[in-house]
Amino acid sequence: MDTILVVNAGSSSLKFEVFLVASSMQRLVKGQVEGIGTAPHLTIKSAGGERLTSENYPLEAVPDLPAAMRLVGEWLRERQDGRLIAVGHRVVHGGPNHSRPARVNAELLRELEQYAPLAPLHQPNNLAPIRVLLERQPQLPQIACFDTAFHRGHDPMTDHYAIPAHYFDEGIRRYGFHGLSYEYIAGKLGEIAPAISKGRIVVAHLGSGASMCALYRGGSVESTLGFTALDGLPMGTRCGQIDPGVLLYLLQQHGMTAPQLQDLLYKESGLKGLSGISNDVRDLLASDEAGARLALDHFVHRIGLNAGALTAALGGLDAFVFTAGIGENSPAMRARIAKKLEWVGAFLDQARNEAGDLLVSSDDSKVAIYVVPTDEELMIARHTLALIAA
Ligand SMILES: Nc1ncnc2c1ncn2[C@@H]1O[C@H](COP(=O)(O)OP(=O)(O)O)[C@@H](O)[C@H]1O
Ligand SMILES: CC(=O)OP(=O)(O)O
Ligand SMILES: [Mg+2]
Repeated sequence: MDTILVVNAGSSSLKFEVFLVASSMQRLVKGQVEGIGTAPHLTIKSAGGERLTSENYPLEAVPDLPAAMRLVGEWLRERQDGRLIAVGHRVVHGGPNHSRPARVNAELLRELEQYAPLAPLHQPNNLAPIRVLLERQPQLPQIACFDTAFHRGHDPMTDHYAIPAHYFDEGIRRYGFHGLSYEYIAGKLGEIAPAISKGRIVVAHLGSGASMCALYRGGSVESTLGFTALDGLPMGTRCGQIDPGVLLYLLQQHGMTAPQLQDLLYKESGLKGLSGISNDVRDLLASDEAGARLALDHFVHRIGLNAGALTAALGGLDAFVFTAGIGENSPAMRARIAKKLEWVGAFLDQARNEAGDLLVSSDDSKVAIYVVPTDEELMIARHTLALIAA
């Protein structure tokens, strides 16, 4: 029985899943280490949702991601049957050269380390478990699956910033992220609605990181994220699109340092900064404070603006898709966002939306609206198997 381990290492958590390689990919367990460096907690569930482990650890036992990776490794060796044939990792930034997943060796790891400043919240954490495994089990194939890869087919013109062109050659360009999610959705739409899936689609990936992608014929042609995962929509704690003049002002007039600015833009902005309450949409929906209202109104407004821009990039719209934490779970947010799409002929059916159906648009809507749960981990498992089989 061959298995594949999928690792998605975030800022304070390490999520992992084990897949059985059979005629189709079958999920066996799903777990995470949360509170790394603060209050470590390991939970593991079976594919059916049965809790296999839920354990607290002293801070010293799991101070960082490499320690979390070792903890997961120990549990899997003791409790998980099967022969691990490969590990697939989500790596947020693949830079300009990777349009598909790649097997990691020391050289690739060095290349990917260069992109850490372009994704300071993600890249160092994505790479830490890879480094640990490369040292301990160099013969075990590790596949890096990039969040940027799916967007590499863009017309290069669209990925320029309007600064002297030599900066583009240096790598200062719009990369786009959440590509594993968009690739999964594009494939899923091919099953759900084959005809529509070849058309003009905007996908809204609304989680703690949030972005939107314009799909045409199943490929990405535009997206809202750019050089880093700060651009586009406001997010849980990230600012989204901002006039660069604001940054110059803060540097020059407030005497901010680069690390202070980085902290402000990545950790103190977005819904958290606007509301002064929380980065979690659930908290904001439950609050009647003015800050909560401002944050949600602004979030919905910016999604509407960006939906318009992406619709323009596509020359029209055949379908709109909600996905990720907010998009999959909040009928209230879907309803508010869908209001901003009525001008293009997209109308929600209230009952379908409340029920969280797959198709949530009304029968007379010109644009189909779907809720499609994303599955970045399954996408990574598929890529990993494909690459080691090749
Ligand atoms: N029922 C819900 N209603 C509104 N928002 C929700 C709900 N469930 C989850 N969320 C939002 O989803 C976000 C997490 O989304 P997720 O896709 O899991 O993000 P990530 O993988 O980037 O951590 C949370 O910050 C929360 O705001
Ligand atoms: C790229 C990105 O924003 O990822 P996440 O949503 O996981 O933070
Ligand atoms: Mg995510």
